Amino acid sequence: MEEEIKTHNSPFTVLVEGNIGSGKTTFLNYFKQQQHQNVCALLERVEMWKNCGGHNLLLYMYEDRERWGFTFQSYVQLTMLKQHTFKTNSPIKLMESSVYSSRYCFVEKMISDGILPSPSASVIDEWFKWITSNAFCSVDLISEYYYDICSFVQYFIIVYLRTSPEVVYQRMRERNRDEEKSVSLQYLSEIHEMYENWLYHKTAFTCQASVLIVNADLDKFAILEEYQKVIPNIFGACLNESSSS
Ligand SMILES: Nc1ncnc2c1ncn2[C@@H]1O[C@H](COP(=O)(O)OP(=O)(O)OP(=O)(O)O)[C@@H](O)[C@H]1O
Ligand SMILES: Nc1nc(=O)c2ncn([C@H]3C[C@H](O)[C@@H](CO)O3)c2[nH]1
Repeated sequence: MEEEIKTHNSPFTVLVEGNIGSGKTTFLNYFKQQQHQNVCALLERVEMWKNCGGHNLLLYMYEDRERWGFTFQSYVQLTMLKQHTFKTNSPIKLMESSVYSSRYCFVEKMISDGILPSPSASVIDEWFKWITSNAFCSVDLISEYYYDICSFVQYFIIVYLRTSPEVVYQRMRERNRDEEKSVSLQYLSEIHEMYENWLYHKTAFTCQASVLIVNADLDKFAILEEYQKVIPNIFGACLNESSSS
């Protein structure tokens, strides 16, 4: 199986999505601990959002979403694009969040809350559309570290860590991230609805990827069984994809 997987010419991407505190980082670390040598796990670049040229954009955004929303979302989109195009020899790339959840959940929420002015939303959206649909391959973009844009548009599946707002609120409070002190249960509930409409009810935005749903309300021990259930889907999909290419 490993040999077959290794013939994969570009990584099969698995996007791990879920509300704040749903357990995305924990899920990726589980795979790291499992030493899945075929998996390149890329965590959300929160440390970059907390220090962009010395500015804690995550804090700024939570303190004043109207003033810093566009700035923060622009930078999130750049850091996500870097993750999407990060070059790896591993046949499977496991990514925490994506340009999709950023656009479809957080940016969409800012737009519906009327705190992201239309011109700013249009700029974010134009970048998003260019990134996710453009087959543009410029040699300038190809480097030893990043794929060109066209290799970004590839097969992927989404693992949706589905949680209840009350559960993630409790976890977020216990984790006690300084920047999130102002995050309310109401906000988490509203972000939850954005994920639900995108990945569960599928009433918002077309979701081409297949979505694997994990009951991420389960505690740290019970959830391991849920993680085990997902492994064949990830490796299985990767095997099918490589044999068909
Ligand atoms: N299944 C679980 N049961 C109980 N606690 C959990 C579980 N999964 C994660 N946690 C805890 O909840 C908190 C959030 O987990 P984690 O950081 O993995 O979530 P996340 O989705 O990456 O969060 P964020 O999107 O805010 O970065 C952490 O303190 C973690 O230890
Ligand atoms: N506004 C906004 N837009 C995003 O694209 C986005 N992605 C993540 N986050 C917030 C959630 C956690 O607090 C913290 C870590 O996930 O960052 C975001 N906030």
